Amino acid sequence: MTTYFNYPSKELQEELKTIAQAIVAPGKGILAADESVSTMGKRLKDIGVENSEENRRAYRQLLFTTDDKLAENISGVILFDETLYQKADDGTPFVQLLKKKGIIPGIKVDKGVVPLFGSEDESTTQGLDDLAARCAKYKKEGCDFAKWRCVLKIGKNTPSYQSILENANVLARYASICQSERIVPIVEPEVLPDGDHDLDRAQKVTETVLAAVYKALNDHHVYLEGTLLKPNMVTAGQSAKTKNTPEEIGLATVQALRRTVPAAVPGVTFLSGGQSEEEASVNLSAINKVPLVRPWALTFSYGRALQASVLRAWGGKKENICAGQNELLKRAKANAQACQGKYVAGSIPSYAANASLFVAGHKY
Ligand SMILES: O=P(O)(O)OC[C@H]1O[C@](O)(COP(=O)(O)O)[C@@H](O)[C@@H]1O
Repeated sequence: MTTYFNYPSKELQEELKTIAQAIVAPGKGILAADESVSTMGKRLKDIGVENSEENRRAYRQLLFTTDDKLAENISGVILFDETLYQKADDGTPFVQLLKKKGIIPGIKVDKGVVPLFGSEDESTTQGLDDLAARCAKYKKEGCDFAKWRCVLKIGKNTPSYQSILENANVLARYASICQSERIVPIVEPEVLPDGDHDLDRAQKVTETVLAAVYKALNDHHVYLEGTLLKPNMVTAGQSAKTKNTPEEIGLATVQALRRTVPAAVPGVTFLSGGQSEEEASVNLSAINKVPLVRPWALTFSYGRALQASVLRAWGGKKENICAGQNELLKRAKANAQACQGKYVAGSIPSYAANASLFVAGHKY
């Protein structure tokens, strides 16, 4: 076995590291607005709005024309391919709107999950074939980071060795291709919250998955300082008998990360995974209060937990645009406090703060 390889050039290392560090600057996190057309359709259906290209554009315009103070708490926005090319009413491309605020545009580059033949309903994620060309194009369009999501399920026999190995490897290939095109990869191995397993089982599975992911990233010579991790928080299954406290969730999550994520990684940007807006803020704050050394920034990259109140307050009506934007500002602020361990439960009430956002199977 040869261990020879070339490090990326000093310039490339510097560029990737600078982008990654800017995304996880203190008190900042990511707005995940990269819902695919079908996922967005489900969100719009919930509020009685038709899933047309114009309605998707109108909704994203609401998000991206929110007051400039959004940038105090949101460092980056993940876009979907369609959104990247859309414009505001006055013709300004969305990418420019974000950049003007000082928010870094990012892009979802995976092409969705597909079944792993012979497995117990497990999956891998596709999209590698033309990835280098797409990354080069996205970089030119102004995107500095990307996201790729893999999904792992907890069951009696899962996640299997096959799925752990396959998903770790595809994430590593994705990360390596992104870096070759000057894009910071956000590596997202999501262990789903479906099931009745307890916190210990969720912790052990998360540790096993993350250990495999970092072995694969190492095998593929990925420059860790120029990456970010987007994992699940460690929580018991949605239908578990015992409900854990935020402190227990915080400890299990930080322990899992400390055992598996190298200190060279600048930041961890959690997904919300169907937690309510309030739970996602309270748990993130608890994570940042765990009295153990945490060498990485621990912040958010939430989709549902930043947008549930926005969608409901807006309801597809022009006269409610401002109300929707205010909800976004509130949740962004709550999570900015949470990523510094300073969010006080219930202190920033919002429209749908406690609504469950869990979708069984999260299949999209
Ligand atoms: O299956 P899709 O359409 O890629 O969407 C998955 C969603 O999950 C996320 O990775 C995390 O979102 P949540 O915070 O809602 O769990 C989002 O970035 C993304 O929109």
